[in-house]
Amino acid sequence: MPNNQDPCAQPKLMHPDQAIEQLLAQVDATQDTELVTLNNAIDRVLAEDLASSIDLPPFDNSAMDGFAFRYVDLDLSQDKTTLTLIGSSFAGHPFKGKVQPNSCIRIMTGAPVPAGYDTVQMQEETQADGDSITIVHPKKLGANVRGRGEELLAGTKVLHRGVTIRAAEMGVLATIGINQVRVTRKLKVAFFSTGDELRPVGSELSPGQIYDSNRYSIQGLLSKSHIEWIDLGVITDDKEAIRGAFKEAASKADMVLTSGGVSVGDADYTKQILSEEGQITFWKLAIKPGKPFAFGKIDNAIFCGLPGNPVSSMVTFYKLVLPILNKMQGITPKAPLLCQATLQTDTRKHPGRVEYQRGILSRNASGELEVSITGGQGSGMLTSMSLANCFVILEQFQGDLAKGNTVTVEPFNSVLC
Ligand SMILES: Nc1nc2c(c(=O)[nH]1)N[C@H]1C(S)=C(S)[C@@H](COP(=O)(O)OP(=O)(O)OC[C@H]3O[C@@H](n4cnc5c(N)ncnc54)[C@H](O)[C@@H]3O)O[C@H]1N2
Ligand code: MOO
Repeated sequence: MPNNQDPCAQPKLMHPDQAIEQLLAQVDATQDTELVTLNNAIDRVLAEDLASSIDLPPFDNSAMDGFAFRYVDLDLSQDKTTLTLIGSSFAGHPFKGKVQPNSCIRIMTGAPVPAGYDTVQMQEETQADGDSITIVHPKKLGANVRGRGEELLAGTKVLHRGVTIRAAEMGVLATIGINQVRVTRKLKVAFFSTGDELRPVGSELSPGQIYDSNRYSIQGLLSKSHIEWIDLGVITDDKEAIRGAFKEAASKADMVLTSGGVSVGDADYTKQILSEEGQITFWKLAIKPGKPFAFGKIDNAIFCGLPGNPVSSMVTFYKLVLPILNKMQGITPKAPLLCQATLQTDTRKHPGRVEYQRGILSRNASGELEVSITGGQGSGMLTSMSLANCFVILEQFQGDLAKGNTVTVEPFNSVLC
């Protein structure tokens, strides 16, 4: 092994991209769906394609406050034409009269443009003298009219199955008159930490003990992923306690998630219990942080075992568990939006594993993207995550990188932000 090789990068580590593919092949999307009212649809995953039953907009309407008229009535040999005011159209109160030659009506933004009129001029380009309205000619026929169906026609698919309903989709659903939607069932994840050194926050630490932070970062990640969670606490290194926790978690949730005890040796009970009660595979991934990862099944639940190191547990959740949960919820996968930025710090990197270093991405005064590494990058240094707004992805066989090099950056998505 060359001197600068990552000491943890044993041969045959699996590239994370290959691991994600293999893990995803082992989980299925839930087929359970439910109807929710629009008020309760935010962040839920649409379980059906939805078409609009109406044209959008549903009628010709004005884009401006002004006057509607027939373009044919304009005397185009002049700059302006004077027309006679015969009525008005307000939003919610259409013009009920009869369109006549050389006439116009007062019209407000969003109000129906009556059949017969075809063009609107904004108020600021007109002069009123009693019922005589002089109109500075607009550039073209149809100016300032939002035509029926110009956004989409009835029958067009508007939202697709697998979409997460955000604020914009809430509005789109309301626009097409839908007040309840079929969504996939919310998933439940039960999680616990393992490790005799772990103490819950609020208790005193004895020598050799640390506070359990992973349960809180995991709780945050699950909440931001819109997953229901059950916190089963810290389970001590006791075979029957671990068995009990696994059985309870699997009976209550779609996924059992643990942190700790997945590197060599430590996971004896987890391994033994899961091979008695279910199945488990220990993965060694070419990713830093997050090399050891466990995956399996217990009863009807999927099991994911995150490494105990706090940054490793967050990174493996983000890179491996989140795509699994997304697939289980029926979310259409989306590739992360990567960008290139200039490195602002000399960066240490051993060839051997893909590294997800934590960075701060910003724009300099010239508008170019720059990224700095957030100090120490140890797998236990959670402040490196909390200071960051992105991952700096350093490829598997990359070595040290000097300031000024261009690197690939993955801005944190909504689950990490
Ligand atoms: N001989 C080897 N040792 C280790 C290897 C290896 O390949 N060979 N891999 C290293 C890597 S990489 C990682 S990552 C860790 C993962 O270890 P475990 O998943 O077995 O985790 P633990 O040993 O239980 O804990 C590691 C570390 O994290 C702290 N920890 C654990 N749980 C929590 C928690 N809930 N909150 C806060 N901190 C936690 C724990 O105290 C340890 O310091 O293994 C390396 N070792
Ligand atoms: O790669 Mo482990 O995940 O050092 O922290």
